[in-house]
Amino acid sequence: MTQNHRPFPRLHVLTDTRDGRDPLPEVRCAISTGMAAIQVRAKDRTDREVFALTTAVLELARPAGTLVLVDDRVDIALAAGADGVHLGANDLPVAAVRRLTPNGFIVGATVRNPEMARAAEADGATYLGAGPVHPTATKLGLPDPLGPHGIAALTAATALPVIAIGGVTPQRVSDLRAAGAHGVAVVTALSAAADPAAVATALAAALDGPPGQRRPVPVAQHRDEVRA
Ligand SMILES: Cc1ncc(COP(=O)(O)OP(=O)(O)O)c(N)n1
Ligand SMILES: Cc1ncsc1CCOP(=O)(O)O
Ligand SMILES: [Mg+2]
Repeated sequence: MTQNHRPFPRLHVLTDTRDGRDPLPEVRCAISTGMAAIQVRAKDRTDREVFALTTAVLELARPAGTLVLVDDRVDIALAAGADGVHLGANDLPVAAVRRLTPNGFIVGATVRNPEMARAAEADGATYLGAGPVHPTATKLGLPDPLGPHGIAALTAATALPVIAIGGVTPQRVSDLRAAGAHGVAVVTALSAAADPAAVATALAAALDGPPGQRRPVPVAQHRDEVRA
């Protein structure tokens, strides 16, 4: 684990490994913003491949002091020396992972309503991932989007940082921050972008500073715009 004295990251970039893609280019873009965390999410890879990807991400992230989290797998996170894990409904419970992991280990939990948020906080979560906040094609079978209103209900129920996920683009950040979200998590905003560096910069700019400030977002950041 790295000793990180920065505020908890507002921009969480999840790796997109679908169709054999190499996620390291967008990982580099995210790291270069200086305000991201990288979450290694690789549903289509073997344990050994996820471990290798986590190690590769850590090699890029460590010199910049960027936090690295692993989706689902506390064992891989610990084995690779990552900073934390993100847990969903089918993963080990937060309280069990707390017992397994050292002080300072980051434990994120997926929540979709205030009850889940309160339970995860009581169990020792470090932060909450809330979504989908907007429609997304990246993960199938999700419930209806929460929208900024759903995020506001969650943030009112917890003192933990809430990271909104699902269909997030730079243009959508302002409303999410106004709803109390600490930050956002993205997959395709970067992985499907024609210019991932520009999108990473735009996300970072939209997340920087106090909530409520509307900042200009100059480049095409949504995949629909990118493909149009
Ligand atoms: C920051 C963040 N929030 C939510 C999720 C979703 O996690 P999970 O419910 O475990 O679903 P999968 O990502 O495993 O499909 C997340 N990964 N990160
Ligand atoms: C894993 C996950 N959980 C809720 S939405 C989502 C996918 C988010 O991907 P994108 O940023 O491409 O909409
Ligand atoms: Mg997961």
